[in-house]
Amino acid sequence: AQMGADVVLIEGHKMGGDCLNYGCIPSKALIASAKHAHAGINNQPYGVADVWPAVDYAAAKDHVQRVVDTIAPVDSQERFEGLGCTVIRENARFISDTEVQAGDTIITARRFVVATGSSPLVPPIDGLDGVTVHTNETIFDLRERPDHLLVIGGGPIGMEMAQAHRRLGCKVTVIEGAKAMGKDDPELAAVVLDNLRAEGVEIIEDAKAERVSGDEGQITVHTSQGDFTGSHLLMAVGRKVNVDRLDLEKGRVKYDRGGLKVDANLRSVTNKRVYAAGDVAGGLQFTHVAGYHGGQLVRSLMFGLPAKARTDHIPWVTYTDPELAQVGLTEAQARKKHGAALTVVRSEFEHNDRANTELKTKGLIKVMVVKGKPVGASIAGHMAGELIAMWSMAIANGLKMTAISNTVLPYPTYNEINKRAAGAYFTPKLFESDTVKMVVGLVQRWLP
Ligand SMILES: Cc1cc2nc3c(=O)[nH]c(=O)nc-3n(C[C@H](O)[C@H](O)[C@H](O)COP(=O)(O)OP(=O)(O)OC[C@H]3O[C@@H](n4cnc5c(N)ncnc54)[C@H](O)[C@@H]3O)c2cc1C
Ligand SMILES: NC(=O)c1ccc[n+]([C@@H]2O[C@H](COP(=O)([O-])OP(=O)(O)OC[C@H]3O[C@@H](n4cnc5c(N)ncnc54)[C@H](O)[C@@H]3O)[C@@H](O)[C@H]2O)c1
Repeated sequence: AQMGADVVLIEGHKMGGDCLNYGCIPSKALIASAKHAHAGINNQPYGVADVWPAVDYAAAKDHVQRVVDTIAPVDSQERFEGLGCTVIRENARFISDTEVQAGDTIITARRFVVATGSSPLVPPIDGLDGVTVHTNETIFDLRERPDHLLVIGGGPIGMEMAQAHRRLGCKVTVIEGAKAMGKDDPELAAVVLDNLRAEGVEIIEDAKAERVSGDEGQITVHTSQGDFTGSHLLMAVGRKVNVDRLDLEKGRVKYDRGGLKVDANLRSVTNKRVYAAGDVAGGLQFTHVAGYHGGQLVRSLMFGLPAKARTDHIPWVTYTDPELAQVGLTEAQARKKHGAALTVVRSEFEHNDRANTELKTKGLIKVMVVKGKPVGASIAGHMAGELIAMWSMAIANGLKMTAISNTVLPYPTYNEINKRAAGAYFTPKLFESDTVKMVVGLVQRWLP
């Protein structure tokens, strides 16, 4: 709209979508409350008396709501109308391959962008209909603190909510059908899982939820590893894309359970007027991916430029404490793809001076390097989500390891962990090389 195009934005529910209302923002706000609750109980090593927190769970939820309300104007109808969009608050559905209907309005357009996101997947587990099942759409409204929260699913939603609730004073059991944080490097995931277990989160792996029984306040999840009983149940086993109400067949738009079928330019393979962005585009499901798709679509829709959506430079972070961050290839993926050409360099948080001052020494970075360029980085540790930015920039722009090692960083900062990893790449080349030693010997003979 700001570039002069006629734009109609159709939203059937809350402006701001999942991220603002049921996702990133409420979860990170609750994590912030939990961090404050936890902060005082490990004071002693710093020379300060421990303080056991008096948690007011409902007040923590008030904090969550205030944060959502603070950010909401940025995503509001008024703001988008101010930017020049026509905003219609109705559900949209295709009625032909050139028309969409929203309420009583029929919109004919040259281009359609489907950005309808995803919803919590609630699998048909026996007995679920007999109990209250929370998802990310209801858990942030819950005001009475669960005595014992059962979380089915050990992905990012499950683990973030598990730690937050534990720190807010709940007993928590995570029931994971395979491996918790299974999409990340297992060595780094272990750093996080060890800490969660040390804080008292019970994590049961290889325990698929097969059946649910019981009543309100006394819910049992039956798994191959035994039965687990708690007071509340949170389902966090993945997402399903929002395509049901779109009548995509009428728009001649092909899709499946993963999302719309699009080419590398995010364009529908069956209707060239239709594009997809965000969770419904069938790839990684993160807000920054949705934003990146939006940027790519501006290029192709406004300027007719090819705008392939890359995936090799997309980072993600799980906001547990410590955080777990990834960009590009994991070690296993890089080994499979690059074989002997791969070098993996590592650097531990315990060698970082700032981490020592703050007693945040549990953590590790691994960088996967091919021909002098990083192709992936994995970090588990304090502020991993901030530290991954340097590697995201390097991979997005094809920078070499020298770009990191040449950068002068303020001392003492956590970012020096990144620089130390880059240094580890050059160490054998500089300090363990007979050629370097020979050249230095020759130069020293000639130097005055
Ligand atoms: C608990 C949780 C925590 C998360 N934390 C993070 C995080 O920390 N960082 C991160 O990057 N990602 C996070 N995510 C993922 C992130 O929320 C999503 O990837 C992101 O919201 C996707 O954006 P989107 O625009 O594709 O979809 P959405 O944000 O879901 O927006 C889609 C919109 O389309 C509307 N809609 C759907 N169908 C129709 C229709 N037929 N007509 C009109 N409107 C329709 C919906 O009402 C919705 O408002 C989290 C998700 C959850 C559930
Ligand atoms: N920090 C972040 O960026 C962030 C935070 C939360 C969510 N998200 C986004 O939301 C998406 C969905 O998150 P999620 O955690 O719901 O899904 P997920 O797919 O990442 O993890 C779900 C987990 O549930 C397990 N599972 C499935 N069925 C099961 C069963 N019957 N019993 C026990 N375990 C079972 C799976 O093995 C898997 O480990 C993420 O992939 C991510 O894209 C991002």
